Amino acid sequence: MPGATLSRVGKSFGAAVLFDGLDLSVGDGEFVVLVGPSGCGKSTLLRLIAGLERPDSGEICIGGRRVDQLPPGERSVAMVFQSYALYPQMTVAQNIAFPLRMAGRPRPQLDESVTRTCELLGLAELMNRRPAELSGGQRQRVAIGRAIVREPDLFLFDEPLSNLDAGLRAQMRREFAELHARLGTSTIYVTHDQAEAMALADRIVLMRDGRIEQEGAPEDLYCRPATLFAAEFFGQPPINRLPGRILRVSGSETEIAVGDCERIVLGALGTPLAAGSEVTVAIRPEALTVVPEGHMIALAPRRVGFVEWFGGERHARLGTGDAALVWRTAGDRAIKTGESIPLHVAPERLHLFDRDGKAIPCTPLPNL
Ligand SMILES: Nc1ncnc2c1ncn2[C@@H]1O[C@H](COP(=O)(O)OP(=O)(O)OP(=O)(O)O)[C@@H](O)[C@H]1O
Repeated sequence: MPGATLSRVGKSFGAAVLFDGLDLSVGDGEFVVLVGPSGCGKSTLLRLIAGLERPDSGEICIGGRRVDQLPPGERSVAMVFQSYALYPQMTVAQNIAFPLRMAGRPRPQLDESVTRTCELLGLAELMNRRPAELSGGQRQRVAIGRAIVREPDLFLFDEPLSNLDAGLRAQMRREFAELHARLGTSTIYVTHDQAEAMALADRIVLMRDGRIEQEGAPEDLYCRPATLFAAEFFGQPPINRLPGRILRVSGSETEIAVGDCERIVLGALGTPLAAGSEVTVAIRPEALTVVPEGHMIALAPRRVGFVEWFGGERHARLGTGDAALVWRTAGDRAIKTGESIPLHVAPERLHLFDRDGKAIPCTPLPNL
């Protein structure tokens, strides 16, 4: 039985259409992360599922049951907000017990569920404290506790870690992953942090302007972006993009001029493009290498502009203007500002996009 399905959901605010027939499904036990730029509709989608907004059209099912006409309390969903929304006058135990009290659970069963939840989240020692006496991470755990104690069919998390500092975020991210592995509850998790999305998701749904731009396993979106938007959304430092123009298409060979610097030859393109067509050539910073292994495309040497060192890795910016590239390499590799470096890229790690930003499948040359 699927965790949740949205079918042809429509939602407008006044004259502004946000969703126009949106489809989304979450498998049983699946951890789906919704990502996308500010304003693309992530929070509204969660609010529609939770019942805090009504769709104009379409159907929403949770655990196989149609819920879009039901009030929030009857949907078997639990939502955790960025702001935690804890009751300041209540203790940790009372905050976590609150949804069960509202549901009229008998006292012994309620106490047992609260104790079990506090133990699961490492809150057993803090059960009698009030929110003001807790750290940010502990408060977040109480908010999560209040969601899981209800044993819902679906968890909805709206940027739950964005109020935490970087170290705590990383720790809570691991806790989320462990909790999901233990509970196995279907989850939709909203974030605008691409690294958080890639670390947590079984499946990422990348949204743009109320539509799904691309969805799939994190590796699919990172390694096989369907659009330039998806390619640029994931990865830090971001993917390099260079302006290209198709020079020649003959049989199984395609020659492309990249900026003013280089000409590269690839195999046949999956989408036919005429000579003269403009394309974008995109290369992840870690796909660049100095030493060619096997058959690689050689790029024109570029001078190193500046170098940043992060301990385990080094990021160097080479070349200027349209030809600039960021190269991500090992932290122990010495790179001098001003030196000229010839870089290479494997043809299968080079991405091509047409003028509309749609990926153009391309094959390496047949003789490589
Ligand atoms: N109650 C409302 N009335 C009018 N417009 C709204 C309302 N709620 C959301 N919107 C609009 O719908 C669009 C999507 O908003 P939403 O909050 O879902 O985006 P988001 O992707 O969650 O953004 P963020 O990452 O900034 O939280 C925005 O243009 C927003 O202004």
